Amino acid sequence: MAHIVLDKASVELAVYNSRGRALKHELFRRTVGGGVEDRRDSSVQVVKALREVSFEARDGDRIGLIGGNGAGKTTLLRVLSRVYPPTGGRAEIEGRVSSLIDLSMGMDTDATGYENIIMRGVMLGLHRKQAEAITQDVEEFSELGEFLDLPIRTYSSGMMLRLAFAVSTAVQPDILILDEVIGVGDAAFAERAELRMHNMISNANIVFLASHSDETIKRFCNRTLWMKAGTLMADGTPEEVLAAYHADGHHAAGE
Ligand SMILES: Nc1ncnc2c1ncn2[C@@H]1O[C@H](COP(=O)(O)OP(=O)(O)OP(=O)(O)O)[C@@H](O)[C@H]1O
Repeated sequence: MAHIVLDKASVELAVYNSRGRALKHELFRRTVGGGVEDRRDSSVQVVKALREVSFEARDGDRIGLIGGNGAGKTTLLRVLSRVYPPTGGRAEIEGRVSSLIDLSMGMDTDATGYENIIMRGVMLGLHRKQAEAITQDVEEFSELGEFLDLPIRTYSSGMMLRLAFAVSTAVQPDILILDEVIGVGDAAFAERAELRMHNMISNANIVFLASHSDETIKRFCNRTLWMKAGTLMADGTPEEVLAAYHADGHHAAGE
């Protein structure tokens, strides 16, 4: 069973010494959706990336997250992944969470592929023995062969992604967090990756998927949240929320 309650959850991020040029600052303030607060008395700015977001999620929810650039989607996914604790309000998350955003987070470039499998497995909440048990699956799925004995700094970016994806998807989570559909490597690997992801989506109790594509949201989700400037604007079926989002002047990707 999985259960999530966000009660007026807010996230404020401090940005230091970023007010270099007034014009640049003004430009960014106007173009991005996040609320950048100007504190003239110091070199610290505070970005209100999430503003009092409240909702509840239960088993069976397949939740699409929509919103423009800088709306707070990734920040919300990081709260749900327990990467960011809310700076205000409350976030209660029950269940094993796997996040496919920040895929290579926690990877050590000086450690070998095998060592990284164990470390990442432990980060995903496994005991060491359980982490060792996923090694064979990762070996088979990543097809990295003897490269797994080498430090991962010697890998190409495609090889890194194969390893990170194989490890992150080796454990079935209760709550699965995805950011767009990730392009992973060459066509043959991408096909296997998609199949593995679909299985994970079907077996997870709760899924969150941030996407700029209406088609993806309609295909995978039975509920949609719309974020704008850190605020939750709407929570409902994909059809109603996408309609409200487009009525607000946003165009579907590709239009
Ligand atoms: N590490 C950080 N430090 C400071 N500000 C940040 C950080 N991460 C995000 N922000 C700010 O928080 C706000 C929300 O960003 P977020 O990445 O959550 O948006 P998003 O909806 O995922 O956007 P996109 O669709 O472009 O990925 C933005 O104003 C962004 O500039």
